[in-house]
Amino acid sequence: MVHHQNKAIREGDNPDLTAERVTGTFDTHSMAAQIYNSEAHARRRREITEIIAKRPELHDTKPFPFMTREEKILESSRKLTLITKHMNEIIEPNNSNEMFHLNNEVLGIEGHPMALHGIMFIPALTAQASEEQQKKWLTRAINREIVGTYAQTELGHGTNLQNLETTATYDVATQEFVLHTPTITGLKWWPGNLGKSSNYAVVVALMFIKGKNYGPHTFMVPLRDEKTHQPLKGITIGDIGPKIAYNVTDNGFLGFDHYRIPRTNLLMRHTRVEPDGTYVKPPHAKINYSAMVHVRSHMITGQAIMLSYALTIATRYSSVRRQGQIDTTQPEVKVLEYQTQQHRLFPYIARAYAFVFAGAETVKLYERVLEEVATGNVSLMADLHALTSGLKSVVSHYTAQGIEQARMACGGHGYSQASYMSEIFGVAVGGCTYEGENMVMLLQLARYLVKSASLVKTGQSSKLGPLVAYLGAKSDSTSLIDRTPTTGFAEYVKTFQHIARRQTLKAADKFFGLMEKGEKRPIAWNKSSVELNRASRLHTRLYIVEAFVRRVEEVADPRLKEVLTDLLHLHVNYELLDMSTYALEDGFVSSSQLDYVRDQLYFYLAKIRPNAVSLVDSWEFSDQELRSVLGRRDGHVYENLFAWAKASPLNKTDVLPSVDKYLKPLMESARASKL
Ligand SMILES: CCCCC/C=C\C/C=C\C/C=C\C/C=C\C/C=C\CCC(=O)SCCNC(=O)CCNC(=O)[C@H](O)C(C)(C)COP(=O)(O)OP(=O)(O)OC[C@H]1O[C@@H](n2cnc3c(N)ncnc32)[C@H](O)[C@@H]1OP(=O)(O)O
Ligand SMILES: Cc1cc2nc3c(=O)[nH]c(=O)nc-3n(C[C@H](O)[C@H](O)[C@H](O)COP(=O)(O)OP(=O)(O)OC[C@H]3O[C@@H](n4cnc5c(N)ncnc54)[C@H](O)[C@@H]3O)c2cc1C
Repeated sequence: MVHHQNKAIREGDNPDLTAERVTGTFDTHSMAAQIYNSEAHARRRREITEIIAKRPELHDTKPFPFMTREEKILESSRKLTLITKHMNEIIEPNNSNEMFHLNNEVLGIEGHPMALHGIMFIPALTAQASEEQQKKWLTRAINREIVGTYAQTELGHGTNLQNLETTATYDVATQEFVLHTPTITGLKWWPGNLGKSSNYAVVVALMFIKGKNYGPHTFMVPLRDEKTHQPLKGITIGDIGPKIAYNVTDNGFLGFDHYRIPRTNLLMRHTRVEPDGTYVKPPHAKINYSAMVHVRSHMITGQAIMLSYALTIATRYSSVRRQGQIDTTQPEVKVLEYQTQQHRLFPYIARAYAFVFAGAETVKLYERVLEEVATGNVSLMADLHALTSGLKSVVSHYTAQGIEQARMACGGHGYSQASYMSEIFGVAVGGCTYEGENMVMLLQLARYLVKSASLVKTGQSSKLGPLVAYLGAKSDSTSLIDRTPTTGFAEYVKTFQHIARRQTLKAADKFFGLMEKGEKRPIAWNKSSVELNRASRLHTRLYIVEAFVRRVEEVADPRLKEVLTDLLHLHVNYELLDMSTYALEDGFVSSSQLDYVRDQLYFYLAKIRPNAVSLVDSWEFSDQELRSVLGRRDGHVYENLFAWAKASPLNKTDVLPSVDKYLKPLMESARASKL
């Protein structure tokens, strides 16, 4: 077999797809090491995929779209039990990256009965439980002796945590907290795996001691009997019903009726309540929000992966789908030849790379903050909160848009569940809502930006943190894009900085101006909030560009560097065109400069074309993980679409009961009445 740079090539594949892979200019294993941020992790992903491929018991018994919700939950529980049993043969113990990949391969993205256990319950106990509490609960949780979730959101409140209605009232006499749900709107609503799977939850409730409200605090709460799994007395619990997607996860409701837990079930790593009710406050008021910050930090990578699922499916399919001619004397072309198709897909391929590079930086910062907080240093918490709030919002928004573009790029077959696009979209778009609704989280970043703007305006730019230092710098009078003989990324970065700085200072001016005119602070804030959120988006998009630049600068392999540089060119030109209103409105960029940017964009679409399939192959998703007939690695789409349709439950019989019962009599009576 010939050695190819693209490691996805196999004999017998659809020749149209192989032809794409042969034109790739770089080694896809090496690119995977960039994507997964380490050669070792990329290799381990492949090894795990190979192990799973050899174990049919870990494969889907039939395509997910053909299963009912109940069947999916049963099937997922079966596989979850198997991977728990064989975990140590497949992944390194307690390696969360490997576990994430194992779950995606075997269980898929629709969730599973222990999704929240890993994503939030264990992280909450790790960060917020005292050592003594960890000895009691964390080891059991890691061993999966108990199943837990994170129950914060209520029917009436998800965003505004200060107004949660669930109360935890301290009873000094018995040294217990009494959990209570006073109203319907105070029912916990949405927590994943609360409905049917979990027997414990980290519950967020307003803590009252001697009549004083101490705000939201986290408690370890038993929900179901460990042996019978029946709800404990005083607990009302169940599933909230089907959702747009993510239906293997049993999101649930939960009510408490004067339900008592020991004082020592308050998570006490940073906060304490003494037996006499004395409250010991934490070193940072929001320290108990750490499980949310954990997910926000990791979901950037999670979103990039889901975007890349859709792009892998659409790009491979566009290489085997032939429709129409560009030159009428030639045969029908692959739809990937159309510039419109390239323009639909390639900028999102670039964004997916940009997001995964930004995601790696975010996780690194998160891990640093976690270590520092453990030693009592909370100085970086605000920076991490601002960064993750912006990134989760911007990345989930563009991820959903990109998946929808990828679906439409697959024409009619993209609308079939055989493509798996609707599930990928449904799961990914949830990221715009969970872990903080996007507008709300952008406003959190805006608070940080406004404080930074105020430093600039009061001549204290030297106090700006590294993420916002550019706000204090002076702009050139106009952008130097296309005004220097060797326009490079520096000119683009300066232009993005100018745009983000101008919008931030302008939005802050509006806010401060309204207050100077006598508006109360929250009213002035609300009246400026659209402009403030624009600033947050521009700031975050600048950060993403900079993270991409930083990564490309680090890459040593010249072939990888070249293609990543092409992608970065595509990214900066596409982004600038997309936000050109901001660039044009103060004349920083002229229309002739934008023409240059447009030409560059078209140039890089064409330059990337031969590497398009290799760029998506580099994410190294197996067919099992993608679960898409259109996205198959071998490109044999049509025969498998036919096989998929034949396997549809509706095709088990030629005549459905609905026809026997209704359609036949209807037609018969119509015929009879005609006689
Ligand atoms: C390899 C490992 C793999 C791990 C896998 C991880 C992810 C996988 C990726 C993909 C997964 C795919 C699918 C997943 C599917 C399902 C989803 C799973 C989980 C979802 C779970 C949830 O949704 S849990 C509920 C989340 N809820 C929220 O996010 C609520 C949003 N609201 C808030 O956060 C807050 O209410 C608020 C921040 C809006 C306001 O808080 P409040 O207490 O009212 O604040 P104020 O009193 O107004 O003070 C604001 C003040 O506080 C600062 N601040 C706020 N938060 C923080 C923080 N976390 N850290 C530091 N500082 C914070 C804020 O900046 C303000 O400061 P200033 O006053 O100085 O401006
Ligand atoms: C798939 C999924 C999984 C979830 N898993 C969990 C879980 O495991 N545990 C858990 O506790 N929760 C979970 N949630 C709940 C989720 O975290 C909340 O739904 C989310 O935080 C949004 O809160 P909300 O529903 O109250 O929205 P709302 O706050 O009611 O939002 C409605 C609208 O009001 C706007 N709005 C609200 N407040 C403001 C404001 N201050 N300024 C400007 N606009 C505002 C929003 O932007 C939005 O447009 C999950 C949700 C989903 C969809």
